[in-house]
Amino acid sequence: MKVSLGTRLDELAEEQLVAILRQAYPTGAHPTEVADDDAAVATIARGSRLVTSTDLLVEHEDFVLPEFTPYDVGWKTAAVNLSDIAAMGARPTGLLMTLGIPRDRTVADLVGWGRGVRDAVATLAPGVSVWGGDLSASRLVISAATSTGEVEIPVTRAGAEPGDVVAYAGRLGFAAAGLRILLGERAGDPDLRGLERTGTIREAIDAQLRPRPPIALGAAAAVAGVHALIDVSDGLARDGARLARSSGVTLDLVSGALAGRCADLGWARHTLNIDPWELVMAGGEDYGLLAVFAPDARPPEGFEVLGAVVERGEHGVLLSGRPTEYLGFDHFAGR
Ligand SMILES: Nc1ncnc2c1ncn2[C@@H]1O[C@H](COP(=O)(O)OP(=O)(O)OP(=O)(O)O)[C@@H](O)[C@H]1O
Ligand SMILES: Cc1ncc(C[n+]2csc(CCOP(=O)(O)O)c2C)c(N)n1
Ligand SMILES: [Mg+2]
Repeated sequence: MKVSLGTRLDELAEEQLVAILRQAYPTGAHPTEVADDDAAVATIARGSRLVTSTDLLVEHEDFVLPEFTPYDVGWKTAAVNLSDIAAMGARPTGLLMTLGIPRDRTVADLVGWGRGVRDAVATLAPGVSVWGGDLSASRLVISAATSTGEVEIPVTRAGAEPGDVVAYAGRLGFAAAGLRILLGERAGDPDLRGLERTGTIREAIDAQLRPRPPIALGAAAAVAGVHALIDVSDGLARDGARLARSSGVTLDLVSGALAGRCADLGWARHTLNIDPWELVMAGGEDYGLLAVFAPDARPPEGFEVLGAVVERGEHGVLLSGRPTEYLGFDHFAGR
């Protein structure tokens, strides 16, 4: 049978679908030694330790169709899984990619998803290979990955000490603003043309569809002697509190250090009827790296100092010495 981009997935055998996907994927510097078998096999550099993580994206819970194209879903699945490896101070090596997709979707959808994975890897973590994965027909689209990496000394969430410096690399609040635009949560019928012209809205939507976690900065922070790391998927307040709890400290963020980021999202107040501070402090899915360095360390370029570590108090995160009401995202609470 002649296969075209319009061929329905239920017209092909699973092996053919995997073969089509393989052509779309990246082939990086860390290939598996055994491909097309029951499991992948890879060698670990002497003195290194294996780091693995997994993250699942489910239609309606983590993305909406058709606002997300198959390409976007593939990109985001690869990006968020690479992000967790970087958050251990590690270098990513491999991805196992899993897709559940309705059987009436086409080869174009499958190829789009694979190319999204390829381009995310090429942009964020060149050298990473796809080691394998799984496919299933599914009524909802589900997209997941398992990521692997290597590190000599893993960086946990638990190493922050009072007197340390809190720094962050990446955007804050953009992906959450983009999600609200994609979900159509606009206040009244605001005139978006001005914002569209400046590219601001596009930037927020792109941040939601195709996040760009600073993958290389994880290992760079490790080299610079970082004390603790976490990637911010559920919002600065929530993930900051997680790091703080693991380390037994409190993070005191300086509101002046965040004010510029809020100003960048000032448009959200009238366009989305949301406080920019809520987006910056609690908006998830920007996948930046929150890092804690010794006071005399030199954070790698790309990190911006946001505050300081203080003795553990009642709250994990303070804003200029004061408790905040910002919560962040929880899957089962829905927000
Ligand atoms: N989405 C995918 N992306 C990349 N490789 C895939 C994907 N789906 C399957 N593969 C690879 O194709 C090969 C065969 O997959 P398959 O799921 O048939 O394995 P299997 O061991 O027979 O699975 P199971 O034990 O679940 O029946 C494996 O090497 C697997 O890693
Ligand atoms: C339809 C839809 N509803 C809600 C959201 C928001 N959302 C989903 S997962 C997540 C945090 C990171 O996930 P995890 O905690 O699994 O790493 C956030 C903020 C979305 N993107 N799409
Ligand atoms: Mg994480």
